[in-house]
Amino acid sequence: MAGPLGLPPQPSEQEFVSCLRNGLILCNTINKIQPGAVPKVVYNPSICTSWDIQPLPAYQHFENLRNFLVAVEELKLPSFEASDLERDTLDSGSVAKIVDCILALKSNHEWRQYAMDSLVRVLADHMFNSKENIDQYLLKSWNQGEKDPIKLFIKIMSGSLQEPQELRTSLLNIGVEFTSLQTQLENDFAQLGTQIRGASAAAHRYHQAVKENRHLYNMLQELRGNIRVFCRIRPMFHEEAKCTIDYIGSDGSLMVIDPAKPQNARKIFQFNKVFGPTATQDEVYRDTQDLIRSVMDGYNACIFAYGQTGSGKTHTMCGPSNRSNEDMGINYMALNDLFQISSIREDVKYQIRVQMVEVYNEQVRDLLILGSLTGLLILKYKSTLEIRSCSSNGGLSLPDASMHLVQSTADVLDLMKLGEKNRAFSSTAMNERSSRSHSMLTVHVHGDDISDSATRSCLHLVDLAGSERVDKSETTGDGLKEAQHVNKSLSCLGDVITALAQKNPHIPYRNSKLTQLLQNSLGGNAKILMFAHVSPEADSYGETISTLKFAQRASTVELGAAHLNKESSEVGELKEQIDGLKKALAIKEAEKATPPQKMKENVPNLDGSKQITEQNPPRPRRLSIEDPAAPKNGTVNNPDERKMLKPPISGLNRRLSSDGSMREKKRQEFNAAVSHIHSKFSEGETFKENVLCDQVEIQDSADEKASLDDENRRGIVATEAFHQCSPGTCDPSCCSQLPKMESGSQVHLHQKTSDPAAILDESVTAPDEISLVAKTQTRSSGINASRRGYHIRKSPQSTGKFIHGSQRR
Ligand SMILES: Nc1ncnc2c1ncn2[C@@H]1O[C@H](COP(=O)(O)OP(=O)(O)OP(=O)(O)O)[C@@H](O)[C@H]1O
Repeated sequence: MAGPLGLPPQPSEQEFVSCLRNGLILCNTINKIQPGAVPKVVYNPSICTSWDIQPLPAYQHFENLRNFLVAVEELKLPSFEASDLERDTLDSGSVAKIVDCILALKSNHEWRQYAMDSLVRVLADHMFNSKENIDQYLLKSWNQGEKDPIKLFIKIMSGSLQEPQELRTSLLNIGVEFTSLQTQLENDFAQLGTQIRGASAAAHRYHQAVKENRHLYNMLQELRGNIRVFCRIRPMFHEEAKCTIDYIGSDGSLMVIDPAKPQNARKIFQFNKVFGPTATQDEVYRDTQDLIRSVMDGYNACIFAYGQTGSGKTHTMCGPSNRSNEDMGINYMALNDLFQISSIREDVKYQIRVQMVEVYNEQVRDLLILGSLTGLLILKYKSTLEIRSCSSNGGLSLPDASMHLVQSTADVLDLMKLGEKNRAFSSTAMNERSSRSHSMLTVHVHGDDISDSATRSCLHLVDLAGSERVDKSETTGDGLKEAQHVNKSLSCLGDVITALAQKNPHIPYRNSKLTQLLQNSLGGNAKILMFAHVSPEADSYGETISTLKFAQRASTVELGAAHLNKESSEVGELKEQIDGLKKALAIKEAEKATPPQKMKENVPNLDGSKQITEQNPPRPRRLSIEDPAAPKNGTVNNPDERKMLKPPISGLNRRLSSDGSMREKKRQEFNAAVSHIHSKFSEGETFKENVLCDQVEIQDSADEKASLDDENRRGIVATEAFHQCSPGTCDPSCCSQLPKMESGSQVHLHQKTSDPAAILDESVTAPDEISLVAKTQTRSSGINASRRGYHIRKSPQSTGKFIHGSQRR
């Protein structure tokens, strides 16, 4: 390592030590092992040709030796003392130290050599394996047996020295490419931004257009009228039977004839549409469909089927009992459509839930109670549901009826099957499978829109029970009771329709469960579609006319614009809060008002329904002309009240009774009609069931109107209603001028006025309602009855209508 030392081949220890004494060999050696270990080696080149001949001056010895020993210390190798080299006579211990140090230097050198070799080998292997930075030349030399790692490493390193330049060039290229890519990307982003802005503006415009479209669509519906009436005629059961349908016009007109009396004039009715016996379920539904879309837009709708027993109501609403997919009724098809619309409208998330109830014998029952009715379920099924005011209960009139979330038409089918299974049916002479209850399938639709507003609407699908003449249906016992309840509730429905048609301030919704349930819809909050069903057979002529008249009257009802039940989610939450606060307040007030021991009995009715009943006790039916608020002396001071009691007089009527001589004749006719009524009352209950299609039309006479107007001007005329009372409770002087009633009669027509010369002045067009308004003259001198005129047109069926409806009539 240090080159030739000028020592003999077998030097003595003394010779060896003296050769090391000036420190030059030691310093050079350690510098070979660790380059720079002794930064400055002192030597004299001129004299230093041979280690032993020309010794260095002492200070040089000392400095080299000291530097060497410091370097040995740093390398953590065994060391010795400088004095060990100075001694002339070396003892074995000091020589051993020097030798140990030299051997340690040797081993260190060898170890470093070995480590370097290994490192180079590993590097070379790695580079070779990865085939990177090894040019063909290197590979070739390797393959040709140049296995000296150092040489190879040096070659590699020298090769790599050229690489940074190449790398720098490629880096520059990459930088340029990157910049251009960045620019490209920025351009692309800018373009994308423009496109997104354009798309969002288009989406906004689209939503506006959809909104506008829905608005216009619903406006169109309003223009068509929020109550629409369709008539459907069932096919004849027997081809050879005589038919009452004479002509069906495509414009919705229908002409019927009485085959028993072909000489009689044909009757013409006008509806929005008439479906003949060949119309399919699909055709019928197609004209119903637009109503369903309105429900999805947030409007309430009500579709109900009306008609005599066996005329096809259940067929239209549910389909036949052994139905296939094509025969499905409106209920199924409507729900199917609701699902389809909800899947198309991606901007609104809809939730559809259904309830199904029936009104059976004036009790509301849940039809969707699951299969096996056991334990509590039986109790619940049997217990009747309470109808609540809709303002509380989140708009639910039957909060206790089970509510079912439906997500597919299959769910709907299952529920409908269950409902039909639970519904009351039985066989009558008129229909093998006759519904003995009104069924109501209510679909609640809740839509959450992307603009954070929500719609809540409901669709009532009502299959009414059929009106029936118990003599024809041959029902007795329970069946008779069912029929009576059905007839009564239909009569109440008729009253409501009449009151609505006449725009009466009081609509008698509370007279039956059916009308209570339909109150929200009929009260102008919904779009209504009525299907009037007709059996075409000749022996149903009476019922057909009655149904058609009812339907025609319904079509004259002017409902206000249906409300759009849409609100922002905030408004919804606030409403809920208000409901909660109202309930809390009601409880607090009830607690304050009620002594603690009575609290239990008077638990406040949170929905307010009871309070309403108490505040507004059901008013007597209009047959007995009611006005409990009217002053006893028979005068009505409020002109509005007078207007209310006295319906407008038609021009036709005016023309009819211009002749004063007719008045007396009319009075006689009226007396005859009332006597007829009395005799019919005495025949008892059965009669009431047999007079469904009877009618009385008592028409106003224009000349009487003229005379009344005249008297009104003079301020002496007042209007008073008839009222009804039990025999024995009325003042005989009040009714002395009326025809005497037979003993045992349940109902007593009684005029409240003290003036005996009451004149009837009211036209009644309702088949099941009669309003008799008495025009009373209160002149103290009395009145000549002949001055009053009334016109009664009485048909053979007329009298029954007079009493059709409630028992109180
Ligand atoms: N348009 C029609 N096409 C074919 N069959 C019909 C049609 N309408 C009714 N029917 C059939 O007439 C019969 C009586 O119909 P449905 O039971 O629907 O009458 P309904 O008015 O509901 O009677 P109810 O009031 O007694 O329940 C059923 O067998 C029914 O399938």
